[in-house]
Amino acid sequence: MQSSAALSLSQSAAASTIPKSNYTVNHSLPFSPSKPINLRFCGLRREAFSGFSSLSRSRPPQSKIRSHKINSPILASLSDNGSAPKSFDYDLVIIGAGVGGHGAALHAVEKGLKTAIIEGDVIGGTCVNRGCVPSKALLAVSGRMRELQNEHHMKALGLQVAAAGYDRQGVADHANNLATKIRNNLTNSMKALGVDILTGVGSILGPHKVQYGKRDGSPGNIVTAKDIIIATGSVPFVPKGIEVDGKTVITSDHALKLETVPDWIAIVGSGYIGLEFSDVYTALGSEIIDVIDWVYLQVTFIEALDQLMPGFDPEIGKLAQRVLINPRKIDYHTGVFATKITPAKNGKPVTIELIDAKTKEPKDTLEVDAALIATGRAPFTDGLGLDSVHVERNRGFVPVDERMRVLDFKGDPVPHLYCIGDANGKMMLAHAASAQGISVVEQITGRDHVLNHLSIPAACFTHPEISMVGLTEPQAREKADKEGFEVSVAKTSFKANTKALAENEGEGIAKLIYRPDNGEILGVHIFGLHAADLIHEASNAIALGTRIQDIKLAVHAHPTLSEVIDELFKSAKVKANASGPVASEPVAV
Ligand SMILES: Cc1cc2nc3c(=O)[nH]c(=O)nc-3n(C[C@H](O)[C@H](O)[C@H](O)COP(=O)(O)OP(=O)(O)OC[C@H]3O[C@@H](n4cnc5c(N)ncnc54)[C@H](O)[C@@H]3O)c2cc1C
Ligand SMILES: NC(=O)c1ccc[n+]([C@@H]2O[C@H](COP(=O)([O-])OP(=O)(O)OC[C@H]3O[C@@H](n4cnc5c(N)ncnc54)[C@H](O)[C@@H]3O)[C@@H](O)[C@H]2O)c1
Repeated sequence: MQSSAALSLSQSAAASTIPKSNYTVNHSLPFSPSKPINLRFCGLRREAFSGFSSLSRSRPPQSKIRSHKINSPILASLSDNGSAPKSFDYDLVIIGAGVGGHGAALHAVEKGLKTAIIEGDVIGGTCVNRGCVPSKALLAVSGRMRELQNEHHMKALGLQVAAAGYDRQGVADHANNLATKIRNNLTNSMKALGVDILTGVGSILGPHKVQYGKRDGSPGNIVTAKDIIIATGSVPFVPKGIEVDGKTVITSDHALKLETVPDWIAIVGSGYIGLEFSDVYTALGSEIIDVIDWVYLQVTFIEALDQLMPGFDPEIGKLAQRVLINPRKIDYHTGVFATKITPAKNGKPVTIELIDAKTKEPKDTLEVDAALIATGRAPFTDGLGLDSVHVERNRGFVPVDERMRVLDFKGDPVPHLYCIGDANGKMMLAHAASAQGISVVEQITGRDHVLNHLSIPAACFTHPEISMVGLTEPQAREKADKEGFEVSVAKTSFKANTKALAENEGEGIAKLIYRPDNGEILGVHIFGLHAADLIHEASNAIALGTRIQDIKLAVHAHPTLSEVIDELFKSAKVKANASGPVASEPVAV
């Protein structure tokens, strides 16, 4: 079930919004769970896991693993007949040390659990090494470049700046150094708290048993644990027909290294990654102007759905298009699939064949300098040994219930086995992965906990930023029709906010979707300066079940951007007699 804008963005490309027929046969991961990952489409994963040869080819069949004679002393705690051991090496073993695994590990030691984490590559996973962290470093630079290059803006502030420039390698180093720093922080935090970091590729041998070692099938070490969390994350999803060479046809894994800033790049997919990289490329891109004053394009979006940014609230999406797309050197093709993309070779440019998303008729062929494939992410779950616990994956995602308990092929929870983060596909965001991990630890230490995914915020770090929590307006209206309640919408503008105007950044709105009968907050969407920071008042309110009639009495410092949200809650028209608990309980997804 897609429960929020963030969720619909996260799984949309790889799972639900794109007709499956476009992704059959060649790309094995998302829709043919039993087949191995096609490494050609996995960008840096091949390099990242060098040392373990290939991802699934080398995973031995379960029967082979079981027949290994393993001499590890750790085996003393395994019972001879293959059934669950009576005592365990650890209370908790986590497979995958990304942000999800890290969040779970830290919370587990806080709760007094003896904890180990198994990592097959580098600590920090996607977010730290190939995702949130380096991308935000690039966006920090693009934001400053954009501001410094905006003469009108500078003049309005009374500032004079000589031509702004940048050193590409310096920017790339900033991103890489930040990733290294955060990775070290994560590693040190786990070591300091006594989490055992076990190096190797983990797989499940059966209830309570995990093997870790090389991917080449040689016998690994076995550890036992009372509870096991799978937190193996995701890799870039590349539709079939698209050939990634890592130089001219790239995924985010490559783009984050900023080895080049192409003059003209096609970005396939206008979700989070596409949008954030369009911000980077248009701020760092060339300023070529030819003799007839024709400004060259820097970015061409290719989007399968009918509008750009299909995962956002439509009204916010329209405003974002007016500010983030139209005035920049960006054009776009919507309602088309990129079916074949061929890297540049022998002086020929990258070619992109487009077909109409509905009729499947050929539509156009583009020739560009480079193409970034930003069509979603695929779960990284091959070779995990899930068959040993009778689990069938769903397009590669590990099926879980609302408590992140892994479900077997009959739909029943597998005792003591959980899956968090991108690998379960509920909400492909770093903080969601971590929150799910904490939720699991709460449960295994005796406190039942269901995470309300509708309270998890999401943000796109463009300039200005976009943020959201809860339902979009169409989602809220659909729910209201089904459940029979009224929906109201309130809006405030950044144009009326003193702090935003002082910064000369008055472009933006905040939108509240709510129930006028009881004051329940259904969704909040913000487009404007520091939207990513502003969303938390709303997400905390949803998480705690706070109603508008209560939160509107809260006091905000003046002058701050937070007053945009204060105004938003104050402008909502909740019925005078609204009282009592929020009528509809938070929905866990
Ligand atoms: C370009 C980009 C930008 C992003 N920006 C943001 C952002 O700004 N905010 C945000 O919230 N999210 C962002 N995301 C999404 C975020 O990175 C992911 O949601 C998050 O990393 C998921 O965390 P995870 O712990 O589930 O998986 P991962 O971070 O992918 O970690 C999984 C780990 O498991 C390891 N592993 C896999 N299989 C095995 C195995 N069998 N044995 C041992 N180890 C294994 C992997 O090596 C990896 O280290 C971004 C993603 C990308 C690609
Ligand atoms: N700031 C953040 O929080 C942040 C930043 C980057 C990435 N992420 C996470 O990473 C994940 C992946 O991001 P993403 O942008 O790749 O995915 P996405 O799901 O956000 O967007 C993918 C887009 O590609 C389109 N698409 C798919 N196949 C296509 C094709 N063949 N031709 C044309 N268009 C096609 C889809 O319609 C969709 O709009 C997301 O789930 C997101 O949660 C988060």
